[in-house]
Amino acid sequence: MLHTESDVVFVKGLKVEAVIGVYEWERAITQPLLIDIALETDISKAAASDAVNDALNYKAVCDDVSAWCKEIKAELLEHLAGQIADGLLANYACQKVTLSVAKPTAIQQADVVGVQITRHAKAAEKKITDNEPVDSKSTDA
Ligand SMILES: Nc1nc2c(c(=O)[nH]1)N=C([C@H](O)[C@@H](O)CO)CN2
Repeated sequence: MLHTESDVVFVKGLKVEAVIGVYEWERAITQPLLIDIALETDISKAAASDAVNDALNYKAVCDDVSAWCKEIKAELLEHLAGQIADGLLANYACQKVTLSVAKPTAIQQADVVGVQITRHAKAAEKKITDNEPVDSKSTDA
């Protein structure tokens, strides 16, 4: 079957306790992080087979992302989000990752603060480029 739609495997509200923050006092404690992840991937093989081995396994994603947050001990949410996106694109069969990393206890007057980023797999970018003429002048000849 021709796959033209974009499928998504997602995780919402993943809770991780990790060292995060720019201030000295923040380096000595852990704080809660709330993470949402959307992985654009083709789910048609898993949909047909009903086998978890054919699926982008969201349990593995949660385990990896939790471990990376604890290891990285980032100062900025921006750095942590970038590292998580790179790790997901390198380790999972997905074309695009959108994720948000939030600190629900950082600002007393706010419910939650954080960052959201979208990153594309290099191979997907290359494929798009490959379909374009390398030099528009040479195609006219
Ligand atoms: N854009 C950002 N601003 C701030 C961050 C951050 O990670 N990204 N971090 C802090 C402090 O660590 C803050 O959470 C302490 O309350 C401040 N601003």
